Amino acid sequence: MPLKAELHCHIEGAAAPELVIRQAQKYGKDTSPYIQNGSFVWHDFTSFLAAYDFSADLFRTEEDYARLADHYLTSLARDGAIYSEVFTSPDHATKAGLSPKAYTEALGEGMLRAKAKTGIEGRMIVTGVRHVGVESIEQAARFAARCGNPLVTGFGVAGDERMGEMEDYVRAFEIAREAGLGITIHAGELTGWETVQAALDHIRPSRIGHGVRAIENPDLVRRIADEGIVLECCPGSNIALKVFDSFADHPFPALQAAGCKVTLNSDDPPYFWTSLKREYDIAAEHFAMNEKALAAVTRTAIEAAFVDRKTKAALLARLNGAAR
Ligand SMILES: Nc1ncnc2[nH]cnc12
Ligand SMILES: [Zn+2]
Repeated sequence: MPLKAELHCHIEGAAAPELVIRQAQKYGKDTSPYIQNGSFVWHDFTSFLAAYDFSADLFRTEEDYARLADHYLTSLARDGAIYSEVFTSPDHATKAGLSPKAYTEALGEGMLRAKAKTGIEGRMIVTGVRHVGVESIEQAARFAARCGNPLVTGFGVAGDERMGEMEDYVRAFEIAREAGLGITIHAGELTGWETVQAALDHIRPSRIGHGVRAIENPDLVRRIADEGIVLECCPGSNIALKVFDSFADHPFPALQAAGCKVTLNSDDPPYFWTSLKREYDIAAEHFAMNEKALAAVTRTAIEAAFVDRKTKAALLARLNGAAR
């Protein structure tokens, strides 16, 4: 089994339906509009977000979040992952009644529990949500910059790309950059190559969440390759959300062939009927990647990780040891 690393997974979106049902029982909520036959139900990005927000609202206490992070990272480690970055969302926590600080510390506690059991190293990327608004995104950046949790190493923006403009988020990202946080932003998933270009022009991230629709503009693909921008690709998510019709139409191989740095990620695994392991399996089956090529993807992810140099070196040593 190839060693794996994940850079792009929304922690609220990693809650399995069984876990969400358990939380719903705890808080007396009916899951039937959003979970049927043990599977999340949605039919487009808007209804996906509705199911996502409903489920996120069922994680309300520190122990709920600690268990969620522990559960997810432990399952990742069992699938061969040695490193995990998760997107966290202070907006969702606040809505569920928990302060951003308590929420972040609880997730960190869950990550440390998973590490103690499995050795998996975890970090958090605090995210603002586009459809909540610019002010909340700046608030998330200010929180990320001053929270002082050593596991918070990045800042990002997710949510509905069809709302807002990249220019709107410049201030938030400047706050995060000044605090020394790694920078990533969702672009080129629901909207075309133009948002990827705008992200590079205005936000100057080292990584782009998705970014796959850059394929629509060869000059932009060349720029991504030349500037060494890392793409957090999530093929299973893209097919589930019908960004592309099939894996045969997915641009992962073309982007890689053009010299772009690509990684494999699960995004919101149970919503898209995937897992990090399945993403590696998809790459093997549909993108003709052998074990060596998959190990190279893991290496790209670790090299692009928002983690201190010493930890990065230890992770790379583990990967090199496994390759021998
Ligand atoms: N795939 C996705 N795109 C944008 N925002 C998200 N938030 C959770 N999942 C997301
Ligand atoms: Zn995402």
